[in-house]
Amino acid sequence: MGGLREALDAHVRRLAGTPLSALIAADPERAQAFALRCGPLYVNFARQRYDRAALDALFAIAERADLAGALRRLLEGDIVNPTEARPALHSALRGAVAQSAFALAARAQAVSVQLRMRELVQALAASPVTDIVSIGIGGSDLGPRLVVDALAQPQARFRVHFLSNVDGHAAQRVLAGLDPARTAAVMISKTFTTQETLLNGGIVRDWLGDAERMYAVTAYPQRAEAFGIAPERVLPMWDWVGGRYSLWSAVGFPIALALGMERFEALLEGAAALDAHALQAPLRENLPVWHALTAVWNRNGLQAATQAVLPYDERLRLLPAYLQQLVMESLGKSVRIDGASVAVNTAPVWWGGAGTDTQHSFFQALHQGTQVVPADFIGVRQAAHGFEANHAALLANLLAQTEALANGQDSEDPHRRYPGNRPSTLLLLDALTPQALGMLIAFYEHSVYLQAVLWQINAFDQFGVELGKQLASRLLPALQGQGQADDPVTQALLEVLRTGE
Ligand SMILES: O=P(O)(O)OC[C@H]1O[C@H](O)[C@H](O)[C@@H](O)[C@@H]1O
Repeated sequence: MGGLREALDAHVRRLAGTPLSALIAADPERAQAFALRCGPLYVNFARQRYDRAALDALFAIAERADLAGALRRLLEGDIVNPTEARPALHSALRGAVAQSAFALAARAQAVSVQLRMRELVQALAASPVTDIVSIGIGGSDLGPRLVVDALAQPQARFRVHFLSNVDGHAAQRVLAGLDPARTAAVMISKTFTTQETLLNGGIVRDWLGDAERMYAVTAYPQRAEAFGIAPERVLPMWDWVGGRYSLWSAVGFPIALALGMERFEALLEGAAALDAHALQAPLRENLPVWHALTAVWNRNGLQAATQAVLPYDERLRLLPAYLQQLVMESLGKSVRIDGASVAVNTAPVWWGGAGTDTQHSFFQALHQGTQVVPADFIGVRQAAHGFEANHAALLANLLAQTEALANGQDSEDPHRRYPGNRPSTLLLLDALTPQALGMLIAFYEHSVYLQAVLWQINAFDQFGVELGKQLASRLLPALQGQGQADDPVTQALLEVLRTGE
């Protein structure tokens, strides 16, 4: 997308002297005109630092980049991951929004695996098992962990625990207090070669006594069977689904166990509804398109180095960690699909935390720091706890923070002055249901993909995670006293680790 910076700079310069509060005052209809809704998901962009003329430029960029065609190609199963020559058909896991032969074939495979998931959930429900340990990392952990933490209910048939870190303290903490006789484990690994998952799987298999109550989700069933997991307890994955886009597949087995198959399917329905919206909505009414253009405006127009995501709902406290992988592993690239270096900045650092806790930790920097940090605030209109005063306070803080960041406040005392002019988007869910959460996650998946299209990078590979793993496997023998590290600093640190001196 050549000339992205140039296309934005004229508007950034034109608006440089007009604070957000003035933009808002100058356009009374803005709060309505810059808002979109898709079912239970409402998004308001009125506190972003652009005006209608800048938006016209952004949507012209969307037209030139053929974002509508890009979404069609994604959903139809075209090769949108060219460096690995693969489609990215996570949409086929949750519905048949596209009718291409490949998408329909993928959909059929997904449906047949969901039937097997249902059978396994029913079989486990009829067993003495009460606890499930889900063993996986990255895309094989963050999605299920987020959804289970958000939606699991205390009276559920199973308690699901997540084990990801190779640090033995994680396994120790997860297994403490569990009864091997009433526990089953699910090893989730697309490659079934991930060091952390294999090591943790070995700990859990030894702790269980055997692999009789172990299940696996992988694109390489034969590797799971070699680990000792019986074929009838292995659920398949496919290469046409990227790890960080895979919670809708059998990677969601822990979700189905924690929430029940019906609520897992409702999660899929919500995502499928957003897929249909993304495919059919005109660009100007298209939620992920508008969000992606706003991200590009903030990153390449305002040159913001980071982006905060601030869920004002305790049940979404893991959303920032989930989005960190989705965004930074998809968009953390500096080489375009054609092999040339990118001409503009790509992924900002995505970070965040749950409100209102965050107001008592990093909001000082958001209000008075030197960096402008665009923020996605996420609220849920209807609570599920019955503490009305708390919910009113939560929503009041949500609205107050977005207003204070936008408008600031002057003061004679420079230390008490709020510069304001800090942009944010407000996302509201009617209620935190499986459908709404599925829709929200799919919304971010499509926005990330569209940002990649605008930056001409590949959202679906992740070669950058390999070098560290290769070095670690080379250092293992040296840590165990055999051989030396090639790097002199590493060698010195090895000595300290080995001798404690
Ligand atoms: O599912 P696995 O093959 O075990 O991979 C687990 C994770 O490791 C990789 O290094 C990447 O960081 C992730 O994209 C992936 O989800």
